[in-house]
Amino acid sequence: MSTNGVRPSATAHPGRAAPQPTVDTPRVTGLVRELLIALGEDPHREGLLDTPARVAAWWCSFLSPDPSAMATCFTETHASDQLVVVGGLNVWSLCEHHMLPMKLDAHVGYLADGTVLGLSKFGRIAQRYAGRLQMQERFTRQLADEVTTAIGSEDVAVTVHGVHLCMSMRGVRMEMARTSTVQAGGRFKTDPLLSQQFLTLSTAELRGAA
Ligand SMILES: Nc1nc2c(ncn2[C@@H]2O[C@H](COP(=O)(O)OP(=O)(O)OP(=O)(O)O)[C@@H](O)[C@H]2O)c(=O)[nH]1
Ligand SMILES: [Zn+2]
Repeated sequence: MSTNGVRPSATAHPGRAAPQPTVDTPRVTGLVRELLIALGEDPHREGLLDTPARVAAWWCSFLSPDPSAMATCFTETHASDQLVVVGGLNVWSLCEHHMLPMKLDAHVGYLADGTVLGLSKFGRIAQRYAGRLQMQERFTRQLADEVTTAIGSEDVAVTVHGVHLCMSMRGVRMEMARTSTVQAGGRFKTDPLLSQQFLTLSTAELRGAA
């Protein structure tokens, strides 16, 4: 591939994204200790001694946005009206209703027309929006919005297949329940052939991963 230039996107962190909360690690540690007590546990027993600090450290890493998640774009004159689909973007997020994990498998498609986005950046953007209390629909939209901003074009589509533990390990207890969301913009909304190509490639990628 001939790369004619590199330009970090000036809008790598669009204003639409809610600011990430700062984690008060000592406070979280104390609250987890309190939670253990409220659950009838003894936080001083050997197996639980370091648990509050471990849980707080996990929250800290989960909620900390990756500062290197710059949406680096390249000018690529050979990519003209080319459909690019990046799939297998698997991330763990937390359902904001139950604070239980949801596993999200995202696929992003866009029409490269003179500008391409660094492949790893799709995963980094997905990781950043997954690392917070989320809803699948919002995650899907945020991923699509940020790619749209990064490449400077509305021709972006995102599908996300989600498995929600709040639906399998509790509640309705449906282990096989899967949720799929699609966000389509620009020509993906108006061109049925393009839309179909995107969905076919997303599905092919899914089959390949199986
Ligand atoms: N739309 C949407 N709903 C979600 C998502 N994650 C969890 N939920 C739903 O959020 C809803 C919360 O419903 P509530 O009735 O307030 O909570 P609940 O009594 O625990 O509900 P049940 O899960 O049915 O036991 C549930 O239906 C969940 O399935 C998500 O990403 N998107
Ligand atoms: Zn939930």
